Amino acid sequence: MGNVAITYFSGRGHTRKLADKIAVALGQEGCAARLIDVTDLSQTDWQAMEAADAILLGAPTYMGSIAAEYKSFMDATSDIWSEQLWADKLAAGFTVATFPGGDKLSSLMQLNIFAMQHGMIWVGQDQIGAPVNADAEGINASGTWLGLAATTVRDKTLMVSQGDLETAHRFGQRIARAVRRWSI
Ligand SMILES: Cc1cc2nc3c(=O)[nH]c(=O)nc-3n(C[C@H](O)[C@H](O)[C@H](O)COP(=O)(O)O)c2cc1C
Repeated sequence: MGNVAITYFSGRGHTRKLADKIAVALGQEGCAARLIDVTDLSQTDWQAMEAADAILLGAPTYMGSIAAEYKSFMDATSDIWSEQLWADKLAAGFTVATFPGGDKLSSLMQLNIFAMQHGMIWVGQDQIGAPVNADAEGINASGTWLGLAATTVRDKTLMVSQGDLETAHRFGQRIARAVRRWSI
């Protein structure tokens, strides 16, 4: 069991698609996942974050950094930071961009530093895809280990590649494993 708050901003739905995929994986692993759109925060959302074992941080990469809407949310947590109310919670980050590189690492680094400022425990990516593992075609295709980094595809029913969707699923499974271990 465990509670996970999945915070996100999504301009056109790509980040939300990853958030949904992670939430489903968490649910299958017995974790209660709450999706939180940071542009529409309620008091209940803030309480859910306060009660969560893990807070996931999801934002698209815009102009080589996280989208401004998500940064506004980060800045709004400064009172929480000053009291370190999120200290020792698990944290993990995910982002998406159009280009395979797309400067997504910059976004994940921002999210990571944010979590470190809050005294949180960072969970990164553990998936080794092709070309190292020949049977893992499309998994962690961007070769990024700081977090989940996906790339858009033109197929709007998918939004990101099948491999990225599967990577998001495995990312959710990893968070669930970490929550189980950290909750002992
Ligand atoms: C203002 C803006 C800036 C962007 N900057 C980048 C960028 O630096 N690198 C990149 O690869 N894609 C960039 N993109 C593309 C987005 O990252 C991509 O469309 C992403 O899927 C958007 O996710 P969302 O639908 O959750 O908002 C940008 C898009 C916008 C609207």
